[in-house]
Amino acid sequence: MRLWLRKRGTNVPDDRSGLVVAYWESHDEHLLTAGLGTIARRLPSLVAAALRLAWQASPRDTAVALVGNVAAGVFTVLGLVTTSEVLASLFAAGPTPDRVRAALPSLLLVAAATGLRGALLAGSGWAQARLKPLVERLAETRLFELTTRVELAAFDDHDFHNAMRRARDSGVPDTATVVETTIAVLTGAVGVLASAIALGLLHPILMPLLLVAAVPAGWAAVRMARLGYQAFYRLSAARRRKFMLSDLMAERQPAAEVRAFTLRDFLLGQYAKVADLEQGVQLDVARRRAVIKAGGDLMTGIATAGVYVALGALLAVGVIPLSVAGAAVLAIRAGQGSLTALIQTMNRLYEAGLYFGDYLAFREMAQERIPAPLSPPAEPAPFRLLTAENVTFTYPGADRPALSDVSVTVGRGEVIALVGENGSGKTTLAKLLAGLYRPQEGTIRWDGVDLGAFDGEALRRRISVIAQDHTRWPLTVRENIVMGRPLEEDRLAAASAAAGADEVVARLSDGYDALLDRRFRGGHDLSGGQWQRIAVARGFYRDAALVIFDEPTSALDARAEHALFERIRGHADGRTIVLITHRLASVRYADRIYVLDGGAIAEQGTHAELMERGGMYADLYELQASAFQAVP
Ligand SMILES: Nc1ncnc2c1ncn2[C@@H]1O[C@H](COP(=O)(O)OP(=O)(O)OP(=O)(O)O)[C@@H](O)[C@H]1O
Repeated sequence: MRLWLRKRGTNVPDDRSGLVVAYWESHDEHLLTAGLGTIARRLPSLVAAALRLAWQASPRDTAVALVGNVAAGVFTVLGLVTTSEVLASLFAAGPTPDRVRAALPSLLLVAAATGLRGALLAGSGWAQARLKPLVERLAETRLFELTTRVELAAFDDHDFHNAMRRARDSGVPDTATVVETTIAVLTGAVGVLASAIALGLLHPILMPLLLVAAVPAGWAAVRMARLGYQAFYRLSAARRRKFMLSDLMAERQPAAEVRAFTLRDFLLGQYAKVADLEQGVQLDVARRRAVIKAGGDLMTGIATAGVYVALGALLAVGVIPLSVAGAAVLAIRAGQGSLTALIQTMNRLYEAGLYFGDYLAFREMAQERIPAPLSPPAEPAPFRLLTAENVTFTYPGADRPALSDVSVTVGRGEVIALVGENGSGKTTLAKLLAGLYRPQEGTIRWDGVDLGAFDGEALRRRISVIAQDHTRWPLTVRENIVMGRPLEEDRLAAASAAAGADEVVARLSDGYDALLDRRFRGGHDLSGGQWQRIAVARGFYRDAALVIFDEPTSALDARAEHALFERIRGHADGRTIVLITHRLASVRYADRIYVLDGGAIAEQGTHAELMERGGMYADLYELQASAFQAVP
């Protein structure tokens, strides 16, 4: 049974019915209806894929787990068959001490078989325990190797995004479950087979009795599993609401508003409603489970009675001796247990297998979305000219292009400004220039070479992007600025000073070692402007020829903003700058200003040229300037 509270995340709209299906619930409906036949048909391919992965994670542990289980089955057969010999000696005629003495060799054999079986199962269990974290790690590493390489546009694609969430949240943990349950299914199958072989060796006529005895228990196991899915399915909407409410009541971010708007009683009331519903369903399931269990036990009792009657009849007509009948009872009991376990684990394997299938499918999907550079990829040299030529770009799933037929030129050492109203396409153009997105039409050229020809990583080492929605990395200040590059203390100090981050560091008791995440003990949090200074320092730290600043001062105070623009105006130590900002006073000194409007270049030129032209830029500039004029 799936862990009830494991899955959480965003929801995706289903078809036109308007229903909303959470991405992790995509298989729940199918699980309700899949019969044992479907399950059995799908299992071989699942088992093969799981074992392949386990083998790649650790051939030795996989071999030990498998061989240990099969060998344990051999000793089960030996133990059961030898038991009949023990019983034959004990039930023979003669004085009791003689009978016990006669039974001793077989008894020792039974003890040895049981001991060896236990040792093999323990060894196999140990190998399985080692295998689990190895498989999880391998599955996760392979996933993250892909998610960090796929083109950025894939993250804007709903289908890709949902497939990725499913693979990450369900696929990875279920990969280990598939391996684990594959071995458990094997254990169950070996157990059933061992009992059947033991019965066959005792007397072929006994084999059908195993079936009679095991069917009711198997039926109950299937029904119970199905009931679990039904309850899970019925509760899916309630569960999602509960996740949402628990985040609202116990997360740091909404905590202030929960208090400011006195939302406590409202949220607790909502929670109580959902919890009541969940409790009702759980009690209903518990009642129905009890009924099924009682029914299963009753039928097992009747079947067991039938088996005893049959054994009695076989004894009466002399087909089998008493010792064989005694050993048969033990074999049938063992077989019953193994079959129940087998059916339960088959169900679990099938369920986990569906999510494992998602994981494999996502890996294939992601592989196709890794940009392929030329072979061998070109190495970008420090550029002289970066150009966008008639570039058109539409975000995945969007119905209108974010950029249409845009051409810009960025010369080495220039400061280029992109301005325009919200949504005009400035950030999109900057991301295209940085090679983060690829245009559907037109070309971005780095000294005449299409950006697509370069190795993505090598290209991005030449470009530094300080994004508008920069990430607040939950790392130390130093790591936030150095960000995986080799540490150079002088460069760190210079980048911090340039961004005003040195003032932030000076206020922190741990300085550069301060951890910027309050969720950890001793962690710090920063104000929006302080975070922005850290982000700008990160941009300066990289030894990049081109620095793209996207709204670098939106959260800065007036002094910090002035200092940063002064630095940019001085070409930031000889680098090429692409600056996006709404503060038009700060772009007056740019070598060239591009004004975007509705995804197209509306105007371009220096500040003086654009003011003289009296178009959109001049209007916006005068509007901003008028706000600063003295009011009498
Ligand atoms: N990831 C995305 N997926 C789909 N559409 C997007 C995405 N990002 C931006 N857009 C759309 O593309 C257009 C251009 O957005 P962009 O972020 O480039 O504008 P901008 O000029 O930088 O705006 P702002 O001044 O508000 O930062 C907008 O219509 C926006 O809604």
